[in-house]
Amino acid sequence: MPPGTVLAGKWNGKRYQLEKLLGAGANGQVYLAFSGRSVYALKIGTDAADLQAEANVLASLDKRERRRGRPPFLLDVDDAAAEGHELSFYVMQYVPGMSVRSYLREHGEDWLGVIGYRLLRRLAELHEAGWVFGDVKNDNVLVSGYGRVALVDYGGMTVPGRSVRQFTEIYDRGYWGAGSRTADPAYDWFAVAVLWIHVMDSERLIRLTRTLLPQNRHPRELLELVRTNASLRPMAPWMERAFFGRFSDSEEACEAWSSNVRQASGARARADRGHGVPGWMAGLFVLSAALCVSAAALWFLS
Ligand SMILES: Nc1ncnc2c1ncn2[C@@H]1O[C@H](COP(=O)(O)OP(=O)(O)OP(=O)(O)O)[C@@H](O)[C@H]1O
Repeated sequence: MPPGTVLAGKWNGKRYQLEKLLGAGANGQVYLAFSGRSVYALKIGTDAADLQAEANVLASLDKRERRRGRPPFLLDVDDAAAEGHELSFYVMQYVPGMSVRSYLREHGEDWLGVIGYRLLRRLAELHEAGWVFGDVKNDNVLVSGYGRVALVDYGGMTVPGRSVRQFTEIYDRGYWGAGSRTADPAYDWFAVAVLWIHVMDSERLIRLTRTLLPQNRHPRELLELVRTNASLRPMAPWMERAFFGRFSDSEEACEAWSSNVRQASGARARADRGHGVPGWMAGLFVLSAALCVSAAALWFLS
């Protein structure tokens, strides 16, 4: 749709001017759109029934989250005529930000701890609300400001016990022979662990998917990538539990993440001190590390 196109909602009567394409995928296109002076994200579906199902999931999630005082994410659902045919769309809050990988490139790998924790917290909220997100991947985790995390694309949301329908192969537990495609919180933990490999070491991950015979796909191959990457290795204990679904629930996955991050930063501080760094500098480092840990703790709690 060219920028400037106006969609006039047939049933609810609201008009939206499309500003630019934010992203396109298998299920449709998402545009930045204006209605009056307000800015929104507007999704035009490839298939009206799939789009309706996605909107229904969002509506039911909004209903649950209203109790926590969250503003609704889904704002309008309608049809419009454009370019000579009818199309279906829904309108949601615009989530500013960039993908996790872009954020870490711009702001530094040290953000992994905070972003990882916040992502797990958001997933824990969804799990508690009775959903599995299903399609955790780099493009669907948007980060803004000081590591604020938001999920987009709720088309993969699945009720536990049902089969996840919308997923991305390299993030999929079934693809790696690590379990079924039946939705459970562990399905999301697994995808989070793959996300970090994809973000920090995408070349080796993609090469692995190209060279590994399907019968040899196994989570231990992913773990090997983690253990042989200097930035990921410190998080190997958490990753291993995520690959094998070894958390009792999502709360435990969050707690284990923050304790692994604390251990990793402690080990890094000790290693840096042991490398002939002058005492005063090491002291400063310890002080700044302590400040970072307290800042991170504040973020965790916010
Ligand atoms: N509410 C939003 N605010 C800002 N950007 C968004 C929003 N929703 C989606 N996007 C952007 O649009 C992209 C595509 O949207 P979405 O993932 O919903 O489409 P899709 O057809 O389901 O894609 P896929 O096939 O990758 O799952 C997202 O990756 C994200 O970058």
